[in-house]
Amino acid sequence: MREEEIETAIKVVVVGNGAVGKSSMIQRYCKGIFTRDYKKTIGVDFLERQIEVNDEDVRLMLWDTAGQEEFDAITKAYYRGAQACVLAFSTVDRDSFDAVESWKRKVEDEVGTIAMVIVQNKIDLIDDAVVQPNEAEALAKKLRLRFYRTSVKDNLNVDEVFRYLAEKYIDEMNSIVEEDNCQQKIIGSSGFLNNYSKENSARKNDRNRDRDTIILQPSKRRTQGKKSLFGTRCSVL
Ligand SMILES: Nc1nc2c(ncn2[C@@H]2O[C@H](COP(=O)(O)OP(=O)(O)OP(=O)(O)O)[C@@H](O)[C@H]2O)c(=O)[nH]1
Repeated sequence: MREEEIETAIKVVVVGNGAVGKSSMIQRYCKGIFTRDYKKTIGVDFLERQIEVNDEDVRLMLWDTAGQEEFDAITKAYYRGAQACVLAFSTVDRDSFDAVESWKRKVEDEVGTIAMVIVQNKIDLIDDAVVQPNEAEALAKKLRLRFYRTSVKDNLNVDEVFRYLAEKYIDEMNSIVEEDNCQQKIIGSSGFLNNYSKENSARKNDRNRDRDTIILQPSKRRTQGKKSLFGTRCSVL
Protein backbone atom coordinates (compact mmCIF):
# COMPACT_ATOMS: atom_id res chain seq x y z
CA MET A 1 0.00 0.00 0.00
CA ARG A 2 1.39 3.41 -0.92
CA GLU A 3 1.92 5.99 1.83
CA GLU A 4 -0.73 8.33 0.44
CA GLU A 5 -3.34 5.55 0.45
CA ILE A 6 -2.99 4.87 4.14
CA GLU A 7 -6.04 5.81 6.10
CA THR A 8 -6.51 6.41 9.77
CA ALA A 9 -8.87 4.04 11.54
CA ILE A 10 -10.30 5.05 14.88
CA LYS A 11 -12.16 2.78 17.24
CA VAL A 12 -14.82 4.75 19.09
CA VAL A 13 -16.86 3.23 21.92
CA VAL A 14 -20.23 4.71 22.79
CA VAL A 15 -21.14 4.11 26.43
CA GLY A 16 -23.84 5.15 28.87
CA ASN A 17 -26.91 3.76 30.65
CA GLY A 18 -29.55 1.77 28.83
CA ALA A 19 -31.97 3.59 26.51
CA VAL A 20 -30.05 6.90 26.38
CA GLY A 21 -29.84 6.53 22.60
CA LYS A 22 -26.45 4.95 21.92
CA SER A 23 -27.63 2.54 19.23
CA SER A 24 -29.81 5.25 17.72
CA MET A 25 -26.87 7.65 17.59
CA ILE A 26 -24.67 5.18 15.77
CA GLN A 27 -27.47 4.22 13.37
CA ARG A 28 -28.18 7.87 12.67
CA TYR A 29 -24.54 8.64 12.01
CA CYS A 30 -23.71 5.58 9.93
CA LYS A 31 -27.01 4.85 8.19
CA GLY A 32 -28.85 8.17 8.39
CA ILE A 33 -31.92 6.59 9.99
CA PHE A 34 -33.87 6.97 13.23
CA THR A 35 -36.33 4.51 14.67
CA ARG A 36 -38.64 4.92 17.65
CA ASP A 37 -38.41 1.23 18.53
CA TYR A 38 -36.30 0.37 21.51
CA LYS A 39 -34.33 -2.82 21.20
CA LYS A 40 -31.95 -3.38 24.07
CA THR A 41 -28.40 -3.98 22.85
CA ILE A 42 -27.15 -7.39 23.91
CA GLY A 43 -23.40 -7.27 24.30
CA VAL A 44 -21.92 -5.17 21.51
CA ASP A 45 -22.41 -4.27 17.88
CA PHE A 46 -20.44 -2.08 15.49
CA LEU A 47 -20.93 0.09 12.41
CA GLU A 48 -18.48 2.26 10.52
CA ARG A 49 -18.36 5.46 8.54
CA GLN A 50 -15.63 7.14 6.58
CA ILE A 51 -15.09 10.89 6.81
CA GLU A 52 -12.43 13.37 5.74
CA VAL A 53 -10.47 15.32 8.31
CA ASN A 54 -7.90 17.83 7.05
CA ASP A 55 -7.92 16.13 3.61
CA GLU A 56 -7.20 12.79 5.26
CA ASP A 57 -9.50 9.76 5.03
CA VAL A 58 -10.57 8.64 8.46
CA ARG A 59 -12.51 5.46 9.12
CA LEU A 60 -14.56 5.64 12.29
CA MET A 61 -15.50 2.29 13.74
CA LEU A 62 -18.33 2.90 16.16
CA TRP A 63 -18.83 0.29 18.84
CA ASP A 64 -22.26 0.18 20.37
CA THR A 65 -22.16 -1.29 23.85
CA ALA A 66 -24.99 -2.44 26.07
CA GLY A 67 -26.02 0.02 28.77
CA GLN A 68 -27.33 -2.60 31.18
CA GLU A 69 -24.95 -3.62 33.95
CA GLU A 70 -25.71 -7.28 33.38
CA PHE A 71 -23.61 -7.05 30.21
CA ASP A 72 -20.65 -5.25 31.84
CA ALA A 73 -18.32 -8.22 31.71
CA ILE A 74 -18.86 -8.66 27.96
CA THR A 75 -18.76 -5.01 26.98
CA LYS A 76 -15.62 -4.21 28.96
CA ALA A 77 -13.62 -6.57 26.78
CA TYR A 78 -14.66 -4.51 23.77
CA TYR A 79 -13.33 -1.25 25.20
CA ARG A 80 -9.82 -2.55 24.66
CA GLY A 81 -8.11 -0.82 21.79
CA ALA A 82 -10.57 2.08 21.81
CA GLN A 83 -9.05 5.39 20.86
CA ALA A 84 -12.05 7.58 21.52
CA CYS A 85 -15.23 7.45 23.55
CA VAL A 86 -18.68 9.02 23.74
CA LEU A 87 -20.11 9.24 27.28
CA ALA A 88 -23.84 9.52 26.67
CA PHE A 89 -26.74 10.38 28.95
CA SER A 90 -30.36 11.28 28.36
CA THR A 91 -32.11 14.60 29.02
CA VAL A 92 -35.02 12.71 30.61
CA ASP A 93 -33.12 10.14 32.68
CA ARG A 94 -31.47 11.47 35.84
CA ASP A 95 -29.73 8.18 36.65
CA SER A 96 -28.03 8.21 33.27
CA PHE A 97 -26.55 11.64 34.06
CA ASP A 98 -25.42 10.55 37.52
CA ALA A 99 -23.69 7.53 35.95
CA VAL A 100 -21.50 9.47 33.50
CA GLU A 101 -18.44 9.55 35.78
CA SER A 102 -18.65 5.85 36.46
CA TRP A 103 -18.83 5.11 32.72
CA LYS A 104 -15.72 7.22 32.24
CA ARG A 105 -13.94 5.22 34.93
CA LYS A 106 -15.00 1.89 33.43
CA VAL A 107 -13.56 2.83 30.06
CA GLU A 108 -10.38 4.34 31.50
CA ASP A 109 -9.80 1.27 33.65
CA GLU A 110 -9.53 -0.72 30.43
CA VAL A 111 -7.79 1.66 28.04
CA GLY A 112 -6.29 4.55 30.00
CA THR A 113 -6.80 8.16 28.93
CA ILE A 114 -8.33 8.54 25.47
CA ALA A 115 -10.23 11.24 23.59
CA MET A 116 -13.66 11.58 25.19
CA VAL A 117 -16.75 13.70 24.93
CA ILE A 118 -19.91 14.03 27.04
CA VAL A 119 -23.18 13.93 25.10
CA GLN A 120 -26.60 14.88 26.42
CA ASN A 121 -28.99 13.17 24.03
CA LYS A 122 -32.77 13.62 23.53
CA ILE A 123 -32.50 17.39 23.77
CA ASP A 124 -35.77 17.51 21.78
CA LEU A 125 -37.39 16.47 25.09
CA ILE A 126 -36.02 19.55 26.87
CA ASP A 127 -39.46 20.42 28.30
CA ASP A 128 -39.27 17.24 30.39
CA ALA A 129 -35.62 17.65 31.32
CA VAL A 130 -34.45 16.26 34.65
CA VAL A 131 -30.93 17.67 34.32
CA GLN A 132 -30.34 21.41 34.55
CA PRO A 133 -28.14 22.96 31.85
CA ASN A 134 -25.66 24.27 34.43
CA GLU A 135 -25.31 20.82 36.03
CA ALA A 136 -24.29 19.23 32.75
CA GLU A 137 -21.89 22.06 31.99
CA ALA A 138 -20.36 21.83 35.46
CA LEU A 139 -19.77 18.10 35.02
CA ALA A 140 -18.06 18.65 31.68
CA LYS A 141 -15.88 21.32 33.26
CA LYS A 142 -15.00 19.10 36.19
CA LEU A 143 -14.06 16.20 33.91
CA ARG A 144 -12.38 18.60 31.45
CA LEU A 145 -14.32 17.23 28.52
CA ARG A 146 -16.09 18.84 25.60
CA PHE A 147 -19.88 18.75 25.99
CA TYR A 148 -22.50 18.40 23.24
CA ARG A 149 -26.29 18.41 23.34
CA THR A 150 -27.78 16.20 20.66
CA SER A 151 -31.07 15.02 19.35
CA VAL A 152 -30.63 11.86 17.40
CA LYS A 153 -34.31 12.07 16.55
CA ASP A 154 -33.95 15.53 14.95
CA ASN A 155 -30.41 14.84 13.72
CA LEU A 156 -28.98 17.67 15.76
CA ASN A 157 -25.22 17.77 16.48
CA VAL A 158 -24.61 14.06 15.90
CA ASP A 159 -22.05 14.60 13.10
CA GLU A 160 -20.32 17.24 15.21
CA VAL A 161 -19.71 14.82 18.08
CA PHE A 162 -17.89 12.26 15.95
CA ARG A 163 -16.00 14.86 13.94
CA TYR A 164 -14.73 16.41 17.15
CA LEU A 165 -13.45 13.05 18.40
CA ALA A 166 -11.74 12.28 15.08
CA GLU A 167 -10.04 15.68 15.04
CA LYS A 168 -8.94 15.36 18.64
CA TYR A 169 -7.47 11.93 18.03
CA ILE A 170 -5.62 13.06 14.91
CA ASP A 171 -4.25 16.12 16.68
CA GLU A 172 -2.89 13.85 19.39
CA MET A 173 -1.32 11.48 16.87
CA ASN A 174 0.30 14.38 15.06
CA SER A 175 1.76 15.74 18.25
CA ILE A 176 3.24 12.33 19.07
CA VAL A 177 4.83 12.11 15.62
CA GLU A 178 6.21 15.62 16.13
CA GLU A 179 7.66 14.53 19.47
CA ASP A 180 9.19 11.42 17.88
CA ASN A 181 10.87 13.48 15.18
CA CYS A 182 12.12 15.90 17.73
CA GLN A 183 13.56 13.18 19.94
CA GLN A 184 15.27 11.50 16.99
CA LYS A 185 17.16 14.73 16.30
CA ILE A 186 18.14 15.20 19.92
CA ILE A 187 19.16 11.57 20.38
CA GLY A 188 21.46 11.80 17.36
CA SER A 189 23.76 14.11 19.29
CA SER A 190 23.37 12.65 22.78
CA GLY A 191 24.86 9.32 23.91
CA PHE A 192 23.09 9.02 27.24
CA LEU A 193 19.74 8.66 25.55
CA ASN A 194 20.60 5.45 23.70
CA ASN A 195 18.05 3.31 25.49
CA TYR A 196 15.43 5.93 25.07
CA SER A 197 16.24 5.98 21.36
CA LYS A 198 15.73 2.22 21.00
CA GLU A 199 12.44 2.35 22.81
CA ASN A 200 11.38 5.22 20.65
CA SER A 201 12.18 3.55 17.36
CA ALA A 202 10.38 0.40 18.54
CA ARG A 203 7.35 2.55 19.06
CA LYS A 204 7.74 3.93 15.55
CA ASN A 205 7.97 0.43 14.12
CA ASP A 206 4.88 -0.52 16.02
CA ARG A 207 3.11 2.40 14.48
CA ASN A 208 4.21 1.47 10.96
CA ARG A 209 3.08 -2.07 11.52
CA ASP A 210 -0.22 -0.75 12.85
CA ARG A 211 -0.72 1.10 9.61
CA ASP A 212 -0.51 -2.06 7.58
CA THR A 213 -2.60 -4.24 9.82
CA ILE A 214 -4.84 -1.64 11.45
CA ILE A 215 -4.15 -2.82 14.96
CA LEU A 216 -6.15 -0.49 17.14
CA GLN A 217 -4.31 0.93 20.09
CA PRO A 218 -5.06 3.98 22.18
CA SER A 219 -2.58 6.72 21.43
CA LYS A 220 -1.94 8.01 24.93
CA ARG A 221 -1.64 4.58 26.39
CA ARG A 222 1.48 3.94 24.38
CA THR A 223 3.02 7.08 25.79
CA GLN A 224 1.43 6.50 29.18
CA GLY A 225 -0.16 9.91 28.70
CA LYS A 226 3.26 11.54 29.18
CA LYS A 227 4.61 14.39 27.19
CA SER A 228 8.10 14.33 25.75
CA LEU A 229 10.97 15.03 28.13
CA PHE A 230 11.74 17.95 25.88
CA GLY A 231 8.33 19.39 25.14
CA THR A 232 7.05 19.48 21.60
CA ARG A 233 9.55 21.87 20.11
CA CYS A 234 12.98 20.74 18.89
CA SER A 235 16.05 22.31 20.33
CA VAL A 236 19.68 21.64 19.42
CA LEU A 237 21.76 20.35 22.32
N1 LIG B 1 -37.10 11.68 21.67
C1 LIG B 1 -35.94 11.06 21.40
N2 LIG B 1 -35.87 9.72 21.49
C2 LIG B 1 -34.68 9.13 21.22
C3 LIG B 1 -33.54 9.88 20.82
N3 LIG B 1 -32.53 9.01 20.63
C4 LIG B 1 -33.00 7.79 20.87
N4 LIG B 1 -34.30 7.84 21.22
C5 LIG B 1 -35.18 6.71 21.59
O1 LIG B 1 -34.72 6.19 22.83
C6 LIG B 1 -34.94 4.78 22.86
C7 LIG B 1 -33.65 4.08 23.25
O2 LIG B 1 -32.72 4.25 22.21
P1 LIG B 1 -31.51 3.22 21.97
O3 LIG B 1 -30.69 3.82 20.89
O4 LIG B 1 -32.03 1.86 21.75
O5 LIG B 1 -30.79 3.28 23.40
P2 LIG B 1 -29.42 2.57 23.85
O6 LIG B 1 -28.68 3.57 24.66
O7 LIG B 1 -28.71 1.99 22.71
O8 LIG B 1 -29.98 1.42 24.81
P3 LIG B 1 -29.26 0.03 25.28
O9 LIG B 1 -29.08 -0.81 24.06
O10 LIG B 1 -30.23 -0.59 26.24
O11 LIG B 1 -27.98 0.36 25.95
C8 LIG B 1 -35.49 4.38 21.50
O12 LIG B 1 -36.89 4.26 21.59
C9 LIG B 1 -35.13 5.55 20.61
O13 LIG B 1 -36.05 5.74 19.55
C10 LIG B 1 -33.67 11.31 20.72
O14 LIG B 1 -32.74 12.05 20.38
N5 LIG B 1 -34.89 11.84 21.03
